[in-house]
Amino acid sequence: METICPIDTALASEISHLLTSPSPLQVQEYFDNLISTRKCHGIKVKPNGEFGKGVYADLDFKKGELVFKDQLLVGAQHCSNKIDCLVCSFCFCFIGSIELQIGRRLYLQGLGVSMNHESDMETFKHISKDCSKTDSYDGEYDSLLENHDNLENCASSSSKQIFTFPKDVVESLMNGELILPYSKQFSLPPPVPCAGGCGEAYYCSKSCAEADWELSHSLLCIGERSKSSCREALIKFMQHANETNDIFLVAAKVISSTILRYRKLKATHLKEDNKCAKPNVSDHSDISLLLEAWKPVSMGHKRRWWDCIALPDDVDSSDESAFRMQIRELAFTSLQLLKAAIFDKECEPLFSLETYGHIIGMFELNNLDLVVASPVEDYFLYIDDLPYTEKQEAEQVTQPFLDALGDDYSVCCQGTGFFPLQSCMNHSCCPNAKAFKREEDRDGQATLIALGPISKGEEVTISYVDEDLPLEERQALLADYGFKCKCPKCLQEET
Ligand SMILES: C[S@@+](CC[C@H](N)C(=O)[O-])C[C@H]1O[C@@H](n2cnc3c(N)ncnc32)[C@H](O)[C@@H]1O
Repeated sequence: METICPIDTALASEISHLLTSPSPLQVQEYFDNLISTRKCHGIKVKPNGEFGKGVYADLDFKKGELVFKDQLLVGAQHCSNKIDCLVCSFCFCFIGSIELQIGRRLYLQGLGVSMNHESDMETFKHISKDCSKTDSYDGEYDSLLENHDNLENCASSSSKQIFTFPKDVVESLMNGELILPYSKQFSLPPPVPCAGGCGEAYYCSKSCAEADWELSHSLLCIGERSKSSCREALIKFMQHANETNDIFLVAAKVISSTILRYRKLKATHLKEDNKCAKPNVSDHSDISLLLEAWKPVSMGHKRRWWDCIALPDDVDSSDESAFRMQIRELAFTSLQLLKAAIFDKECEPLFSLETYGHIIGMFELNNLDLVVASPVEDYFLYIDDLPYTEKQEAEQVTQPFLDALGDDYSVCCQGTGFFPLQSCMNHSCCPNAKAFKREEDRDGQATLIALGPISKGEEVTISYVDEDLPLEERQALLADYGFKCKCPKCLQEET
């Protein structure tokens, strides 16, 4: 039987307000403002006429030119990827040093061996205690490894590799004693730990740390200074997400950032009321403030997660409804865990299953990958490109590390994010733009590049699927987004 979420029934009208699509005028105002504050002067967001809104060129673009860059509204690195790359939890640029990136990964790969063998876990604990005792290891990056309990749940392909590398060498890489040749040319910002004390989030700067704290992390931090109502509940929520689907972590960021925006708006309104000496200072229509706080999320195209998630290949169509019901139950369990950790009565509609399902569905439908290229890959390519003698000399030091990292040495930072402007872009199988990171794009922003000349007034489109696939395959993949493509290429191939 389907689980009933009591908030869905009790607050049906408020929830329906939240989930009603904004009017074309509201959309226009919101995006005009966003585009002007972000100085993305080359584009406009306006109704597409056929299928909601779309992005339009407001200038002429040449082939290869940057059309716009888009900052994340919220985003998160995939849990499994945290073993491979250490990045700023706010802007997602790589942090530390080439040595720390490599050393940390080798260290955690060692932990990965332990993950698969209960008895090895004890060995690891023993080793890790020993590490902090050694003379060579000054413990500078202890906290970067303290969260291994959480990382244990993050089974990545590379973390399962079984290999060993001398412990003291890994330590000296991590504590800065061992400097790799030419690594200074790939310097990275030193990691700034989260001020909440969680040992989970690291940043490239104090300003990124503060921005993340204000945006969502203060409620989702598991450290001593967390603003969540129950840190144990938060840890349970995160463990569940890591074991099931880390999309819940991004959904939690959406809810947390909305609550924090709501509290800020409310504080401003109370201050204004106090100035005017109005008697009913707390009588503001809270739903209107909540709607205001929710506005950035309201702009994203949404459907319920369990309605729009693509049926996996290994699920028979006769089991479709049972599968969708299971997904709904999974979301309900996750929501209950989150509610126990950060519930706010004034923002109750955010904790309805209907809202939670739509938030996750928004990520499903917009399919926006967060990708940042790895400086470790650049580093090894640079070594490979050195003149013969220098290369031979450098490789004596670097080759064992490259071998130990294996084929995955170039793994980039990967995650899921919601990009407000890119999420307005419609699909075409003959797109005129594409999300593409250039050499200089080293953080989590999305970068949209013109694939050919685009004239002012033309719609800017991307392809949601590999446009070189045969028609039937493209159409099948696009059906998961809930539409049938009628672009010129599809129409031509259909006839
Ligand atoms: C990422 S959103 C794009 C922006 C969307 N039009 C809006 O109003 O928010 C993706 C959704 O837009 C619609 N869409 C995008 N491209 C389309 C196309 N070529 N034909 C029909 N619908 C399309 C589909 O509903 C799809 O699920």
